[in-house]
This record gives sequence, structure tokens and C-alpha cells, in this order.
Amino acid sequence: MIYTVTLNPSLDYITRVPELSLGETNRATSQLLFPGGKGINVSRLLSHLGIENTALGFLGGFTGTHLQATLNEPHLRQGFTAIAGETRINLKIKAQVETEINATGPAITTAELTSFRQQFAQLAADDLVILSGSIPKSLDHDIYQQIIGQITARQARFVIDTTGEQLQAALQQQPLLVKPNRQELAQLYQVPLTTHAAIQKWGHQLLAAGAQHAIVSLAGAGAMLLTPTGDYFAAPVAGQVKNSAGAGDSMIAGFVGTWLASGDVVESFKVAVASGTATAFSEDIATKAMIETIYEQVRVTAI
Ligand SMILES: Nc1ncnc2c1ncn2[C@@H]1O[C@H](COP(=O)(O)OP(=O)(O)OP(=O)(O)O)[C@@H](O)[C@H]1O
Ligand SMILES: O=P(O)(O)OC[C@@]1(O)O[C@H](CO)[C@@H](O)[C@@H]1O
Repeated sequence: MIYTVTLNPSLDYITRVPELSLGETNRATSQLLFPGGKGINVSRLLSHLGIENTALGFLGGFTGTHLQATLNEPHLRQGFTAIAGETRINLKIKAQVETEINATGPAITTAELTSFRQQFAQLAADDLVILSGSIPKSLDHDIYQQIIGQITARQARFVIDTTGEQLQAALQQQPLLVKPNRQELAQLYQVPLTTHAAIQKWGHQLLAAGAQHAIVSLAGAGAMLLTPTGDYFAAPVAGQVKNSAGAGDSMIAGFVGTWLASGDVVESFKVAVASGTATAFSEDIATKAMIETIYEQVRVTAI
């Protein structure tokens, strides 16, 4: 089974204004509300590809109830831990530029955390856990490390999408995949990444530190895959961006779902790029039909 972990889920409120004027009343032209949080996005994309998975994390309040009700996906089992606090609402403003305001999220009690962590004691060796997104303030800053300890103790595998110190620490536990974007990789190693050669060089540091595969996502400039046996570049697919939030999460889902089924890294990378691009070109997390259409346009070359 594939499990996703979203410690801090959200309802994503996406509003469009022709032009955002700070300090004034702005009138929206449209608004949408989606279940969100990085692990939940991964789960939804996996479900769209027909891949069974279980979404774990904390949900509470009227927002949590609404998220649960709208997270109605055929291949997604909900394994959330109920909490007393209220699931956050993240605001995404689409205007001249995209602006995001992500809320802090609710406090998690010790009892809620204990109940949540009990689930990892049941993992089997063929399970894979995808850990994504920010850590609620009330949890230990090294909570991912603690969960990874539980996962590896059961001989299960994991993928992690986090940044900075937490990413650095997780690398030592040999994640199947990490997927920093260009800025996250630059921050991790405190280097400017202005050329493909520099991205490839510093991307390899992720493998040297323990990752089995690394994708560096480059938004509108494509993506790079680093593996111990070869590196690959995917050129960007041209198209109209509608909502790029969740593009990175979709990439992770596309890679992991395909890799588990085939073990073929290049094919997994192609589906990852198609999935990320299809989500960037959609209002919501991409559909399978959209991913299949984009897939035909993905060009991957060995570098
Ligand atoms: N404007 C775009 N044009 C073409 N492809 C895009 C665009 N934006 C994203 N993509 C595709 O989606 C992938 C992931 O996007 P990105 O690098 O923005 O991830 P991210 O920073 O993790 O995003 P997020 O945090 O919003 O999910 C890219 O590598 C690319 O393949
Ligand atoms: O605040 P975090 O946990 O870092 O990110 C949360 C978030 O921005 O990530 C997803 C897109 O990747 C959105 O669905 C969600 O609102």
C-alpha cells in the first residue's frame, strides 16, 4: 500500500482578481475551494491514475469535515486522525502574479499524535510512505525523522518532500525519491543554480547524501532526474498555466506510482513530468486524461 502523510492539511481557497491592489477592496471574478495539503494532493493524483492509496494526517473542525466530504476519490482511502483543532484554510490569490498565504494550522495534542503514530507500527515491508508538507508548530521539528525511524524499522520505504535541515536529515535514511525545486536545492547547499551543469552537480549531492533518486523541478523550465546510473532532462511542455499549486506533488505521485508498477526510472520520470505539467495546466489536480495528453508531448534526453 502507498500511504501519504499530510501533517498540516488545508482547504485551498483559490480566488482570481484581475489586478490585486494592496490596501483596497478587491472584487474577485471567481473562487474555488479544494482539499489541499501536499500529501493529499499526492493521494488525489495517485487516485486519478487508478492507484490505491491511503491518506494519513490530522483533520478537525468544520474545515476538516468539509475536506473529508470533498475528498471523494475512488482509489483513496481516508485514514486521518481526528483532532480537536480546526484544519487551516490556505489562500491562493491569482492576479498579475500568484500570491499564497498559508495558515499556521491547528495545534496537535499528545494524545492525537500518539494515536496517529500507532498507524506506522502496522507497516509491512512492501509499503511505501510519502511524507509531504509543513509541520504544525505544536509538533517536534524533527517529527519527520521520528516517523522515518518507524517506517525504516518496519523495512518499509519512504519518499520525502521537505526542505532545509529536515531534508538533509532524511537523506541519510535513503529515501526512494526527493524532489526539491531549484530554489530549495540552492538553499540546501547555499549555492546559486543558474545553469543546468550546476543543477546536475548539486543534484548529485542529494544522491551522495543517501537519496536513491532525485528530481529537481524547474517549474516552467522543465525538470532534471538524477540517478546513480544516469541523469535526464525533461524539456518544458508549452501550454497555459492555470494553477501551478500542486504541480510538484503531482510529479511525486506520477513518479512513485509508475516506479512501483514498472521499476523503469525514465518512464517514471516521463509520467512525473506529464503529471506535474498537467496539474499546472489545470484548475485542480490533473485528471488521467489530461496527463495522458501531456505525456505524448514530454521529451526526455539523457544528459
Ligand atoms: N509554467 C509551467 N510550464 C510548464 N511546466 C510546468 C510549469 N510549471 C510547472 N510545470 C511542471 O511541473 C513540474 C513541477 O513544478 P514546480 O517546479 O513548480 O514544482 P514545485 O515548486 O514543487 O511546485 P508546487 O510547490 O507549486 O507544487 C515542473 O518540473 C514542470 O515539469
Ligand atoms: O504549508 P505547506 O504545507 O508547505 O504547503 C501547503 C500547500 O501550499 O501545498 C499544496 C501545494 O503543493 C497546497 O495544496 C497547500 O495549500
